[in-house]
Amino acid sequence: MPSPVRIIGTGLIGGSLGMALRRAGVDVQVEDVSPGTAALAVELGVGELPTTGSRSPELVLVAAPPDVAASLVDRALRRWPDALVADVASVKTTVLEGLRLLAREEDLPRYIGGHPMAGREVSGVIAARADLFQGRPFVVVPHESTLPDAVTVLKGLATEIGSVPITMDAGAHDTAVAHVSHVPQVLSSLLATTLLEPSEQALGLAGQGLRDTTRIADSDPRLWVEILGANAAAVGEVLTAVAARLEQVREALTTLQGDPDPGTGSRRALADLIAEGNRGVRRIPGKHGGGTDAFSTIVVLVPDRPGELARLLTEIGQIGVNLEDLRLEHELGREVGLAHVAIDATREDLLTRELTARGWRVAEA
Ligand SMILES: NC(=O)c1ccc[n+]([C@@H]2O[C@H](COP(=O)([O-])OP(=O)(O)OC[C@H]3O[C@@H](n4cnc5c(N)ncnc54)[C@H](O)[C@@H]3O)[C@@H](O)[C@H]2O)c1
Ligand SMILES: O=C(O)C(=O)C[C@]1(C(=O)O)C=C[C@@H](O)C=C1
Repeated sequence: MPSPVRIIGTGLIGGSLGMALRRAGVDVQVEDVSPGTAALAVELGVGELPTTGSRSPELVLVAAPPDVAASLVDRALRRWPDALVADVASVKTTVLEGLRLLAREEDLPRYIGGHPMAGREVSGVIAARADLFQGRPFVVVPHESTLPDAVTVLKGLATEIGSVPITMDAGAHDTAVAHVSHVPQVLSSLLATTLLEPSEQALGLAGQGLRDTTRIADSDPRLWVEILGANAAAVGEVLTAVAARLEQVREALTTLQGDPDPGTGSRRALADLIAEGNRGVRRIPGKHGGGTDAFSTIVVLVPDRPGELARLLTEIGQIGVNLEDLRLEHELGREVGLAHVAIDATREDLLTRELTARGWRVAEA
């Protein structure tokens, strides 16, 4: 691993990268346009503030908003003529295009794009976590003159922080993230805007479905204006198809209101939508490389008492089953929480049997 690594922009992603790299034994230097943010990053264990005597970085990671990424990369290439420089912005073509205008041609081979496909709906270093990238894809985006060494280094870094490197060019990356990240953000936000109207009593009925589909509606508007603006064509294309489909659904519903008779095709249109959605959702890999079918989720009822969740996890370990993912559903006033436990599908029967024998109440997800 290269060391030291200089992180420019110590927010959620820069902070998480620093924490993960430090855990891997890398010497991390931090820098942010906001001195207060950089100081907080140091206190949170992201890295150290560089001093005049600090060694030059071998690798620079630019983790600032997309609109300033190209100029910060260009500056880093000029400041440290021997360093490799990568950015982690959520869009790759505009950063590369910006850099082609700004950077000296001889510096460009030391630049490589990157994009960890991990994040949170909250911003800032205070939300940073060392394990953010665990098990997530990390897109490595070389351009035509990127040094092979830069590809090797960024892939190595991705692996070191627990993620799975995937190499793509900038265009393919931007088309892919329009589908898997940018349109989902728009649709989640759109959905959440419909919640401004209903009464508090109505919202009190909200179940897990609404929570699942609106989590990312809490994202930072400033960041997303930049991301969507920088990938406008690809996002717009997917949204055109969504709008046409939405119109079909609306028409089917209008027809159904006054017409219970078969033959209009309206019920079929709705059924097709849900069935196609079923097919779509099954295509999302559960964990990198594996289909969702590789994992099963069981739901365990956990009494709302101190220590019960810890006991459940300990007993799953004692049974010898590896936990792949855990989500806790708990609301104030409920006497039990629901632990959604994802495990290797082949271990589901064993775990259900053993937990039930130990007195846990288990349901299928
Ligand atoms: N949030 C996500 O889920 C996510 C995931 C993957 C990649 N990204 C990308 O990572 C980058 C950072 O996003 P974030 O979520 O960490 O945002 P953030 O707002 O949490 O952090 C951005 C940091 O950059 C700093 N900054 C802004 N301008 C700067 C400049 N000119 N010089 C130095 N520092 C500067 C800010 O002060 C802030 O600390 C973005 O390019 C984003 O597209 C975000
Ligand atoms: O989990 C989340 O909060 C995210 O939305 C993270 C997410 C994503 O869409 O997967 C968002 C934007 C980033 O560029 C990468 C990751």
